[in-house]
Order: sequence, then C-alpha cells, then structure tokens
Amino acid sequence: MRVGVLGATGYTALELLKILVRHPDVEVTGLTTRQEHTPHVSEVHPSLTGRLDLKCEDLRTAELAERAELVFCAVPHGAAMAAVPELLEAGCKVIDLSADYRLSDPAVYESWYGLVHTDPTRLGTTVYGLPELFADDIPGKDLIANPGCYTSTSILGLAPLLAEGLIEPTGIIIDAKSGVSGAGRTPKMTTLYPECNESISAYAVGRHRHTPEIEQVLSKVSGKSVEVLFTPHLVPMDRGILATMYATPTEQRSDDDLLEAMRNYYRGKPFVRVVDRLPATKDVSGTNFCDVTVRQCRGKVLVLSVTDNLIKGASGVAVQNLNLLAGFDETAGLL
Ligand SMILES: NC(=O)C1=CN([C@@H]2O[C@H](COP(=O)(O)OP(=O)(O)OC[C@H]3O[C@@H](n4cnc5c(N)ncnc54)[C@H](OP(=O)(O)O)[C@@H]3O)[C@@H](O)[C@H]2O)C=CC1
Ligand SMILES: CC(=O)N[C@@H](CCC(=O)OP(=O)(O)O)C(=O)O
Repeated sequence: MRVGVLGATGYTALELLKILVRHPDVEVTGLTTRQEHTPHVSEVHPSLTGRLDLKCEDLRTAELAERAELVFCAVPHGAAMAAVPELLEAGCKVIDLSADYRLSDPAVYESWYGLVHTDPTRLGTTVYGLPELFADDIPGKDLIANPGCYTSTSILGLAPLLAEGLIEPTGIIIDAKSGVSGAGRTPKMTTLYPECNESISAYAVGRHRHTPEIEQVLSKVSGKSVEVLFTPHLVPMDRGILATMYATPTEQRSDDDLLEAMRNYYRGKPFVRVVDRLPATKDVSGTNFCDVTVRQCRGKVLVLSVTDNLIKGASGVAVQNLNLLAGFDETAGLL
C-alpha cells in the first residue's frame, strides 16, 4: 500500500516513519511540510538517514492524494479537519492522529476545543481507533480517528473493570503523567528545557480535552454514564505516560480476581500485557505495548497503566489501525 504523511516533520510523524520503513506491506510515497525549501526527510529526522529517500514537500491535499492510497494526518487538531474531507473525496483512506474526529458530538468538540467543527457530519459515524475495544469496526473503513495518548493509557486500564461491572462508573480519579514529547515538536514556552527540566507540574486541571474523550469511550464500554476527574502532569522525561487511577469497587474482591478479569478481557490482544508487577514507562518505551495492573487498597481499586505516548499513544496504534483496516497482520511492523 502506498502511504503518505501529512505533517511529516513532527514527532509522531518520525515514529510513524520509523515503523513504516520496516513494514512489509507499505511504501511511503508522500511527505508534507509547510516549509518552502522541501527538506529531505533525513535533514528533518536525521535518524532516518539511509532508511527513507524522500523529500518533505508543501504538497496540496489533492497532490498528496494522488501519491498515496492512505494518508496519516499528523498535524494539530483544526489543521486535520481542514484536509480530511478533501482526502476522502479524492478516494484516499485516512488515519487521523489528531483529535478532530474522536468525539461524537460537535457541541462537545466545540466546548472543549474552542473551535467550530468544520466537518461535523462525520462526527458520530467515524470509528474510534482503539483496536482492543473496537477492532471489529475498523476493517475496510475510510476514516479512523486515532485515540489520544492519555486517553488510550487510561481507557485500557479502566475498560475491563467497567465492562465487567467491577468498579463504580462515577468518582473515578485519573492522575496521569506524560513525557514532554507528548506536547509535540512545535516549540512552546512550557516545553523549553529550563521550564520543564527538574520539575513536575500539573496543567489544564479540570479542563483537559481528553476528559470528554475518556468519558465517551468508557460510557460506551460500560453502558453507563462514566465520570472521571482527570489531571495531567508534565514530567521531565522524553517519552512515556503513567496513569494511576482510583475507583470504588462494586464489591470487595481479591487482587487475583481483578487481575484475572483483566487477563480474560485482553486474551488474544497482542499489545496489552496484564502484569503482576507495578509497570514503569521504561518497560514499554519504544514499543506498542500498554502494560496494566490492578490492586485493591484501603477499600479502593487502584489501576496502573503505562504506554509510550508516541507509539501506543499515537503512531504505533495508527499502524495497528492501518493493519486492521487493510487486512494485514495486526502486528505487522510493530513487534
Ligand atoms: N505527541 C504525542 O504524544 C501525541 C500527539 N497526538 C496528536 O498527533 C498530532 C501530531 O502531533 P505531534 O507530531 O506531536 O506534533 P508536532 O508539533 O511534533 O508536529 C506537527 C506537525 O504538523 C505540522 N503543522 C503544524 N501546524 C500545522 C498547521 N496549522 N497546518 C498544517 N500543518 C501543521 C508541522 O509541520 P511543518 O511546520 O513542517 O509544516 C509539524 O510537522 C497532533 O494532532 C497531536 O495532538 C496524538 C497522540 C499523542
Ligand atoms: C504533554 C502534553 O502536552 N500532552 C498533550 C497530549 C497529546 C495528545 O494526545 O494530544 P491530542 O489529543 O491533541 O492528540 C496535551 O496535554 O495536550
């Protein structure tokens, strides 16, 4: 399959390209940037030197659609919805790494993102590309909304317990920590080295836009209205997310019972590992794995979940979605 990347100079694009160049069923045929001087991809991403011989070009959407059968949109929200309709109309399949097609209600999108959605009719019908939950909906689709990084990490930890009715759907606390690459390569004050090194801080308290995404998906999984209090933190490391989550059990159960429920839920899912140990971000760094565990402590259920924000949180799951969409082996390029 010929594939292109819109926004090829960013961090998720780099991780995508590192996976795609070793994918047996894919050829990368188009890369875009808004930069006028058409840099070779190895200038932008030196680690790709000798692995991909292609320039990043300021291609029009229609030109990208001519070069590629499927396009990964690795641009910020807002920019994605400006390109996706034209790509689809030109016959391309699209996997959108941004948040533009994840929420099902345009009004919810507008209130959390502060933007009017310019393609609202596709919300609600677009598949949410978290394969561990929605794999059956992905094959053959034209557009996949790739999940957010905090969201996947949190949802994969909580979904089995909610689906099996083992925890209450309200009062769930998600305390999540992310490495700085989660904020992208585009410079921002908060991600300057002296601002974030040797420091940990919470941000977007009570108003982070992954809140409605987590609630939407977990409500679908549990069949009940799920409410979470989600607090993200920036930690001084390159990559990785740890979500520490607290919930009220519906009845007291042993750790072994809870772990067993998780293991049953993820049986046959190659990228979720239910572990006995307390997982660390290093355990999954550079991989498409999500490691999860669960404990019962002082009358609460405690769930720990880790991912690499750029792989299982973005580019790895995007390739997993490509594999399912196109009928390739689900793990192709990813193990
Ligand atoms: N970083 C992460 O861990 C995760 C990111 N995501 C999402 O993936 C997408 C890409 O993120 P990431 O790679 O981190 O971001 P980066 O900031 O690293 O890269 C974004 C890319 O998009 C291009 N770009 C920026 N603004 C615009 C615009 N207005 N129109 C067109 N192109 C633009 C830039 O390229 P140029 O300047 O060369 O044109 C740049 O290469 C975002 O939607 C992000 O929210 C999702 C999950 C995790
Ligand atoms: C550390 C950091 O800044 N992380 C990003 C989340 C990245 C992500 O998944 O963003 P989208 O949902 O927009 O795709 C943030 O909090 O905005």
